[in-house]
Amino acid sequence: MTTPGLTHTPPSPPDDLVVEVRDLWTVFGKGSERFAVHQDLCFEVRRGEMLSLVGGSGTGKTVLLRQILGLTQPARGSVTVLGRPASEMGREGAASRVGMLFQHGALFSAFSVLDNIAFALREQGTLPPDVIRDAAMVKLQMVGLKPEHATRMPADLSGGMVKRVALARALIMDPPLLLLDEPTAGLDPSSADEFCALVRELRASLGLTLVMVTHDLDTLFALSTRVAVLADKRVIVTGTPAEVARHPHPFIEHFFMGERGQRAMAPLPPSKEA
Ligand SMILES: Nc1ncnc2c1ncn2[C@@H]1O[C@H](COP(=O)(O)OP(=O)(O)OP(=O)(O)O)[C@@H](O)[C@H]1O
Repeated sequence: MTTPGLTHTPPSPPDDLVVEVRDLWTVFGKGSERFAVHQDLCFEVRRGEMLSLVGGSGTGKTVLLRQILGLTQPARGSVTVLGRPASEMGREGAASRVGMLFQHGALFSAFSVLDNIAFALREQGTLPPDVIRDAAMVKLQMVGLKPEHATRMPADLSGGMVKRVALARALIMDPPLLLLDEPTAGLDPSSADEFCALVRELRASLGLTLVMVTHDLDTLFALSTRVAVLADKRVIVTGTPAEVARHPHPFIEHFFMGERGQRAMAPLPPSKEA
């Protein structure tokens, strides 16, 4: 019931929440060597968002992706993915809920392109080989590769093709959430632009939610609907790239206000929603 004269913003439905990180502590080391990477860190990601995590070296961005994948356990606090604790997903469950594009692709060098893409489906062991092959071929073409690339080995691929194969592999189980760790690292500017365009297309056609770690400002502006900044062991601010850039903090000033930041922000309107 609403009070006449008052306008209420309806709360987002709970299933809108894809990732919820609450009061997270991540601690490594033992005894006197113990150190906390995250302390009381909070953030959330809603369906359809493209959230970029930025922060200085060693602030725990990659560890945060591993927390969302359920590969690193919280010392305290919680990481919930699609309503369930990330640590309870298990390997198979994780692949069908969360796809991960690792830095540099991380393809299996002894496997062909098609076998790399099909890996998680084969591991699952429930589908016949021809169905797995067809599913992998669909993903191969979805990322802009041709059927004749299926038999190539990773060593024979360009950097851009490695990223595309890694993306197809991450999407083989049709996860609603995709994690990208430095997706354009090592690519030349034109390959990086093409890869960002592909990610945007796939996000629109598959309805993906994205969480990305990047140091690259062009990638950040091309792909983010929201940015979360990690500093001082927690998320210090979230918002559109333009909003975050105005937050007073030495890391942010260095990151956004340098020459590269100014160049990347120049053509943008004040905020950039999807
Ligand atoms: N398994 C581990 N055991 C011990 N320390 C770890 C482990 N994984 C990560 N760390 C430490 O946690 C900190 C954060 O690492 P992480 O790789 O997440 O940083 P990052 O923000 O991604 O940095 P970069 O931008 O340089 O890649 C680092 O000090 C790292 O050495």
